Amino acid sequence: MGIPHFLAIPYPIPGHVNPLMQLSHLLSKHGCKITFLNTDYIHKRTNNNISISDKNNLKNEPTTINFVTLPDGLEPEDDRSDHKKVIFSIKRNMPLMLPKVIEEVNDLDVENKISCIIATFNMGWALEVGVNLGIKGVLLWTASATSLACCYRIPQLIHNGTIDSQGFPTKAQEIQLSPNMPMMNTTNFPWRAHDKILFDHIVQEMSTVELGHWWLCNTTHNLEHATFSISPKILSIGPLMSNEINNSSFWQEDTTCLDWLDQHPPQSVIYVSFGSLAVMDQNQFNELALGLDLVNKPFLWIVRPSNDNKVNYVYPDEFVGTKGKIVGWGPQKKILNHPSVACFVSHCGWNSTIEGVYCGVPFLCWPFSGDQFVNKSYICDVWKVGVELNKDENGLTSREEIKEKVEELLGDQGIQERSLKLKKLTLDNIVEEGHSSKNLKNFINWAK
Ligand SMILES: O=c1ccn([C@@H]2O[C@H](COP(=O)(O)OP(=O)(O)O[C@H]3O[C@H](CO)[C@@H](O)[C@H](O)[C@H]3O)[C@@H](O)[C@H]2O)c(=O)[nH]1
Repeated sequence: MGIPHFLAIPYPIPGHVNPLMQLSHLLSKHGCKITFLNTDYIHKRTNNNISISDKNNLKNEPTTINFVTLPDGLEPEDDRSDHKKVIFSIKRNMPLMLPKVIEEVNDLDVENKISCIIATFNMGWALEVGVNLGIKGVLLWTASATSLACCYRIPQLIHNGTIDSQGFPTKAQEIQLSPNMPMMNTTNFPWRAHDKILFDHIVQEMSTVELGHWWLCNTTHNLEHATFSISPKILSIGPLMSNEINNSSFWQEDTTCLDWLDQHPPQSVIYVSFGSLAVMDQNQFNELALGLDLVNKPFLWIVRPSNDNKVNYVYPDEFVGTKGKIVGWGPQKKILNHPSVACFVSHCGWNSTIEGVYCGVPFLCWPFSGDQFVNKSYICDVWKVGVELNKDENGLTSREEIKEKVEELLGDQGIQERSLKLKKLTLDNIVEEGHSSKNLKNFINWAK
């Protein structure tokens, strides 16, 4: 048996590239060889964002991660926040080019040819290419196992009339996907954007990813224990929280916020971040800014630049902001792990969810789209480590709501205690004999 050589292929957004990069680092530490395939566009973008000190460090570090790239088929000026465009362009172009890349990589190291493909969702075509070349494959699912279970169950949900063929719930109701799983509302299914073309894509992609022998999930047994019975393919390997240099950041990280956090007492700072995709309108932005002013606590707020790096938002005239620090992009895991952070105002993307849980930080949930509503239900109703921010009759989360909920959250001793307990249970998965550690070892042995 040789060393497993993995070809890692993420869909080109941070929510997929980051966890696959972390898994790659972990596999590399276990002696595996990794070839990481980014689109040209993303490779250029993430490479520009490695800080000078990290670049120097990278040179000294022996790494078994080798990078290769392929074009996504779009023009440089095309809008890559249009996911339909990106998904279909990739599906049209990359499958034809992948065999050549594999051949070239294998020619460079004939002793250790690519033995397994790890693709994230939307990149299931890579598993098909692998099957044709006799290379085995797995899916890395980057959202919760419960979201995966929802997608896996689409055919049954259509069959039993819970949703129609376009993914719309036939009525709002509480259902259980399988016995022992928490009740979930049919309006919270992760494909809630209700786009027929994207829904059909999900259905097709779910049948393609059946080619993956395992569906690796960045989750843990304690967080979603009842979900694993949905399919024997689901394997928890999380939380993926490697401390390696972040060589996959889409924006330059502003690390001055860590020094700023150092100057604040323990559990005093409200951390506000909505991941890499969520966009709010200017009215909502104003309410958030003024809400943070109203709260009697310092805040660290990530106001992400748009993809073309032009600032989108205008701060309202009344905004004071002197209690806070605003940065464009920060080292989120280090921020969440900082003792000064008291709570996390989050859009509940899965990576943010698992990072917050790992750090034992209570949540103020502000879901925007997709799987974030399912995640919010787990945070507030299942694990009970957060509260939800509600919207008023105009569809806005008001400044008063923000102030009230921050105070409610920080005054809730039960939530603080449960967050720390959940942290411990979650970390137990990655100790030597922990559930996720064992799963990872078994997976590597399978890949040999
Ligand atoms: O200043 C920041 C802000 C965020 N992050 C990182 O960016 C990632 C954000 O990921 P996530 O919280 O999952 O949010 P999205 O970027 O919105 O992720 C998309 O992909 C996820 C995984 O599939 C889904 O759960 C989300 O709903 C979807 O929007 C996390 O690792 C954060 O640590 C930083 O490094 N610095």
